[in-house]
Formats: sequence, C-alpha cells, structure tokens
Amino acid sequence: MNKSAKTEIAKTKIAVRRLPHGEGLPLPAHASEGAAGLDLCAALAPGGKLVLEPGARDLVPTGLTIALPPGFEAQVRPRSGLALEFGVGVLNAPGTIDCDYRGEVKVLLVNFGAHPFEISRGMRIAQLVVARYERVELVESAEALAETARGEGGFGSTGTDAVGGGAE
Ligand SMILES: O=c1ccn([C@H]2C[C@H](O)[C@@H](COP(=O)(O)OP(=O)(O)OP(=O)(O)O)O2)c(=O)[nH]1
Ligand SMILES: [Mg+2]
Repeated sequence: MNKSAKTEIAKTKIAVRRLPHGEGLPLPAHASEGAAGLDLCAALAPGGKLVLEPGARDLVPTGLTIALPPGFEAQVRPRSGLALEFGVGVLNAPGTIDCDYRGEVKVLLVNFGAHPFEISRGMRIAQLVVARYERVELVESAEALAETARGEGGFGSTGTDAVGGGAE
C-alpha cells in the first residue's frame, strides 16, 4: 500500500511572457508537487549583482509578464528560508499582481538582517501564489449592521493566553 499523501492538484493555465532580460532563466515553478508558490528568480543582468544593505529595499525584476484570468490575483510572498537565514523578506508582502496588469512582475525585497545580502541572476528570491478572489459591491446600509458576539472588540481583545477570551 502506498502511504505517501496525495498532493497532485489540477493546474490552471496562465499565459506568461519573458522579457529580454528574462531569457535563459527558468520559468517560475512549484518546487514540490504540493507547493503553493511558484519560485521567482531575480532577472538581473548576467554577471550583475545587487547588494541589499541592512535596512535597504530594492525592486528586483523577474523578467516576466503574466496575464491572469479575470477573477485571479497573484501574491508575491517571501521565502521563509531567506527570512530565517538572512532577514530578507518582501516589504509589501503579500504583493498583489492584478489580473489587468501587463507590466513586469517585480519583487520589493527588504533586508531586515544585520548583514548586506547579495542577489545574483537566477537566485530564487520570492514566490508567487495565484489565488481566486471575489469582486464585491459595497452596499451602504441605513440600518445597524447584524450583531455578533465579538462586536467591536479587536486588536488583542481576546488576550494572549492559551484559552481564548470569548469561547464559552
Ligand atoms: O509586489 C508587487 C506589487 C505590485 N506589482 C505590480 C502588479 C500590480 O498589479 C501593480 C500595482 O500594485 P499595487 O496595486 O499593489 O500598487 P499601487 O501602489 O496601488 O499602484 P497602482 O496605483 O498602480 O495600483 O504593480 C508588482 O509587480 N509587484
Ligand atoms: Mg493599486
């Protein structure tokens, strides 16, 4: 009997184009069968390096444009390994790629670490998670909103101990 968990998921096809500086780099790919994100590579000039000083941020090109189907967005998310090892993350995480955007997908990296972080061409710097979203229409209500147990409590109102504040 095969005990390994099944993680194969049907794939939505999304059109992508490489920009000239993206030629020769692998297309973003899922690093494992069940990986949610497609790893994004830095499309720096061949031999080019980018050094992020501690506290600095920079917009890193991926060399890619994509056409997301209506109703889909893509989120530019940090890689946990870079965050843990170097303190490097995505400043606006999760970055939002709109389905009507046809510009280059870029990654706003930030160095929260204590040392300069060197980025080279092809380095996998972030990941792209494609997701469906809802379009909504806000309808202004003349009446009070439906009441809930939480009410206006927020921003820590349930405390921090293991047993939550509200549940009875
Ligand atoms: O990490 C990111 C975030 C955004 N974008 C691109 C795609 C997105 O569709 C567009 C606009 O992003 P956003 O709405 O977050 O930025 P804004 O400051 O609101 O700009 P705009 O006024 O152009 O919407 O910029 C990226 O390439 N990477
Ligand atoms: Mg916007």
